Amino acid sequence: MKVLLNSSEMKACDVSTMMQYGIPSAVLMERAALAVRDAAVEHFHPETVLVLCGSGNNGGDGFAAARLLMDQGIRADVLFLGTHARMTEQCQLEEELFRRSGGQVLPDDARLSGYDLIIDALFGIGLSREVLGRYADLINAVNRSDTPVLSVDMPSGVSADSGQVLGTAIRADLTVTFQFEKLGQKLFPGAELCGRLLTFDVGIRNPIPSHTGFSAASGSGNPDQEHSPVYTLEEKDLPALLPRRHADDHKGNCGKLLIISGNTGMAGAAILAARSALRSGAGMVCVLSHPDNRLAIQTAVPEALFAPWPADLSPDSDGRKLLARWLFWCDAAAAGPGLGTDAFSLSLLTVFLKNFKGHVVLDADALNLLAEHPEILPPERLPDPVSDSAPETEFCGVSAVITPHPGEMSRLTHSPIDVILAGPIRVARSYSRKTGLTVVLKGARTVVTDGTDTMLNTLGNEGMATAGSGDSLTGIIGALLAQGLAPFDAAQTGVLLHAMAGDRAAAVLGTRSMKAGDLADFLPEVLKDIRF
Ligand SMILES: NC(=O)C1=CN([C@@H]2O[C@H](COP(=O)(O)OP(=O)(O)OC[C@H]3O[C@@H](n4cnc5c(N)ncnc54)[C@H](OP(=O)(O)O)[C@@H]3O)[C@@H](O)[C@H]2O)[C@@H](O)CC1
Ligand SMILES: Nc1ncnc2c1ncn2[C@@H]1O[C@H](COP(=O)(O)OP(=O)(O)O)[C@@H](O)[C@H]1O
Ligand SMILES: [K+]
Repeated sequence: MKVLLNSSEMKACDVSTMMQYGIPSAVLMERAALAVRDAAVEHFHPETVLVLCGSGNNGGDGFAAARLLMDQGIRADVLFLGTHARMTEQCQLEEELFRRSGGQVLPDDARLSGYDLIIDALFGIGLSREVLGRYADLINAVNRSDTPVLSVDMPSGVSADSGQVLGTAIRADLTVTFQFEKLGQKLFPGAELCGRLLTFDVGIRNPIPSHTGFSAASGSGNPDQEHSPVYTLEEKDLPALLPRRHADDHKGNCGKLLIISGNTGMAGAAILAARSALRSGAGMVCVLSHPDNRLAIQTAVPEALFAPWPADLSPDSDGRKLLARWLFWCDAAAAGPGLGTDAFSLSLLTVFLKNFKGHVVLDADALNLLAEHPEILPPERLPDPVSDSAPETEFCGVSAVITPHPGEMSRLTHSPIDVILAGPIRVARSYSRKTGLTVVLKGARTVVTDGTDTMLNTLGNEGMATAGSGDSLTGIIGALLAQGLAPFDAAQTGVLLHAMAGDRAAAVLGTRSMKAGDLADFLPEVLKDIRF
């Protein structure tokens, strides 16, 4: 895993490097500028460069890079667009050094044409508001020009915290960043606007001693920021995350998963989930589905057991007893894909949530039902402070994983979808804290969080934007829960496995032609060589 910082975490790293280790800001800036110069020369071979500088330290990097390019015989002009009175000390110093080296600062209406490369050093991690007026005009003019663009730290206009465009933003061919990647470089649309991203070591020390506790280092005091930083999921992390398998294992101890899925006409969702669960190592899978689906499911997945869901779930009915037997049988359960949202689906989900004691993953219609009827999720199993008596239900809120896509998350939180897309990490964290659930907020970037620890998946591809991909993920996470992984671990491992299978599928089939069922077929490509 790799850490992804927001702007205040990055600033805390800068400050601690300067304060704790005594490394002057000018040294860090010189190293940053050297990285920019080297990347410019190596990737664009320019003879003439226009550097756009703002008044902050991002502009300081720009002035310094321009000076270093001139030292190599490259013509580097600077277009300064900012307020002299608000220039940082470091930026002023670098402007002075640039001028003393014979550099030319052009008027802010200078032409952009005639250069081999534009270096964008207007705003970096200090972007604090919407880009308007002459700044927006300049950014739009750069985007209209044919000249390649190298952005310093962030494409100007992209928020380092969210990847959102604040007004307008540079579309870069290459972005050079320093020490740690920023969230805004990985979240969309920022990820795309960065172009290629290169990270250089400039000597900034990381004050984060472990996986948790950044807030203590930054001392924000804001409960909304009291969490550890975000980490990426990486392919190399997979072996350590996977459940172990032993030579003397048998099907009964490798995880028994119950999949509650597939209303009439929705057998496909159950099939996709069951096939992915079996490919993820589950010892046994049983699909509890509408009786109409028996033939389809048993033909498509002969390895899975089939249980027709009972029509009558009233207390003491045979149907209730049958459901209770399957709930007793399984180690974990997955519910929701193709479940439907009719009255029967609601009562099935309600009885299931009330009576099941193991770990669950909830997806699709289970989440739509939950959004309409939040009361069906029993409260967390907390000891009663007064009587210390056992709670009424055994269901523990923290033992469930939910896997909403942004539309489902919008229904769950009653927030507009734009709000979810603009701040997926904040939304997922806050919902997780409120409910005690492990949240997997899916998308081109998937967030996995238990409210404290947060992982961002940057793997996978657009070929997975096809109906049924989510059902496959539900099966994978369910299988991992059944094999004994804790909810957060099952969620992060499942998301990683799913994305890696998607990348293997895309490599062979292409992103246009791959379909959800291919994800299960490519799971062995990911898993077969991993030693236990
Ligand atoms: N510290 C270090 O050790 C190192 C830091 N490094 C570099 O420093 C960068 C961070 O520098 P930073 O903190 O000075 O912020 P920065 O990105 O220049 O932006 C602030 C300026 O933008 C302005 N501004 C903001 N929004 C605006 C808007 N919408 N529209 C108009 N203006 C707007 C804002 O104006 P103000 O709010 O003051 O009016 C202020 O002038 C970082 O990304 C990296 O490149 C490297 O050298 C490595 C070592
Ligand atoms: N562009 C993309 N890049 C990476 N992963 C993607 C992309 N689009 C979709 N996915 C993944 O595919 C899955 C789609 O799930 P979902 O939206 O629930 O689909 P469905 O409901 O059709 O099964 C999620 O795991 C999501 O992260
Ligand atoms: K920039």
